[in-house]
Amino acid sequence: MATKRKRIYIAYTGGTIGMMKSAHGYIPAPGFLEKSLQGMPEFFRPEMPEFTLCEYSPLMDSSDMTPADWQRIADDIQRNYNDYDGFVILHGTDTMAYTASALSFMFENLGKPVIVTGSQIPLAALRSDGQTNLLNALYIAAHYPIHEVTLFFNNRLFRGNRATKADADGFDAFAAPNFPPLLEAGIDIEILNGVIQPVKQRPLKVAAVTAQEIGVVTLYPGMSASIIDNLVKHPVKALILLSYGVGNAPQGGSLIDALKRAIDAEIIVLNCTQCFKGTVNMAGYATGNALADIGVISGQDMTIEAALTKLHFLLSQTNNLVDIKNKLAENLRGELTPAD
Ligand SMILES: NC(=O)C[C@H](N)C(=O)O
Repeated sequence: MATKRKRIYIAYTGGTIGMMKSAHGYIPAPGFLEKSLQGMPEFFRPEMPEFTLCEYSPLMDSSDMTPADWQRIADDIQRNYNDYDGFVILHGTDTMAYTASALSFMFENLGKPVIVTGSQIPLAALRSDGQTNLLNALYIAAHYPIHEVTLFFNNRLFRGNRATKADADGFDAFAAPNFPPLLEAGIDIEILNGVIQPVKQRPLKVAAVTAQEIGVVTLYPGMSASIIDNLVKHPVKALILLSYGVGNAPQGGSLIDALKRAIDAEIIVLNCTQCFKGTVNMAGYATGNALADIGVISGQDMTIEAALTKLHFLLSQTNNLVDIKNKLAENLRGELTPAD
C-alpha cells in the first residue's frame, strides 16, 4: 500500500525568494512566487510532500519585521497546527535568525518540524538558491522531521536559535558558530546533531511576545561611560553588552560604575561576547570578574539573536527580575551550552 503523502504548510512572509526585479531594486510582488512555483515540476514530484502556500499580505522585506510579525507567524502556525505534518516559513534572510530564535522560545510542546528558509537570489531568477532551499526544506520537513524551529540554508539545517547571518552576499549565508548543524543535505541526507521523531499530536502552546525596550552595545577601546548612561534611560529594561573575548570589559575608568548604576536601577545587563564564536566565562579574567561582581549576567554562548529574542520572550512573560535572570542562565530551548 502506498504511504500517504505528507502535508506541509508554507507560511510565505516575504523576502528575496519571492521578489521581482523593479527599477528600484528587488520588491516583494504578490502572487509571483506561487506562479513561479507552478512552472517548476520538481516541486510536484511524487516523492515531494503536498503543500499549501499561504501568502502573507503585505509581503515583507524582513528588515521591516518586528515582534508583532513573530507573533503573527506563531499564531498562524498554531491555527494550522493540527492539519499539517510540518511547517516551512519563507522569510527574508536579513532577520531570519531573529525570527527563528524568537519562534523557538514562543513555541512550547512543539511536536512537528518548523523550518525557516529563504534565498539570496529570487526563486524566479537565473542561478537562484531559492529552489534548492525550498525544495530541500519541504522534503526534510516531510521525511526527516526534527521537532524544533530550524533554519535551512545552503544544504545545512541549523537549530534556529543557534543560527546567525554570516555572509551578506554569499549563498552560504548562515552559520551556527557554537552548535553543529542538525543535518546536512549532500548526495545523501545525513543526520548530524538532530533527532528525528514521529509527529507528536499534542497541543502546541504559543507564548505572547510584545516589543520590549532593549539596548545593545558593542564595547570598544576608549568607550565613554556616558554612552551606557544614555542607553539605559527609561523605559529601557535590559542591555546586551557585547564584550571582549570571554566576557571582558575595562576595569579601570567609569564604565563599570555606569553598568552598576544601570543594574541598581533594575536594568538587566546581559554579557555576550562580540566574538563570532565561543562562550562568555567571566571567571576567566579579572576584567570579566569585575562585571560578574556587580551583577552582570552571563549570556554564555548565545548568539545575539538568541539573547535578544530570549529577553523579549522573558520580559513579555513576567516582571519578576529574579525569575528572568534565572531563566536567562537556563538552557530553555537548546539556545546555550550549559557550563559543566
Ligand atoms: N535575501 C533576503 O531575503 C534579503 C531581504 N532584504 C530580506 O531580508 O527580506
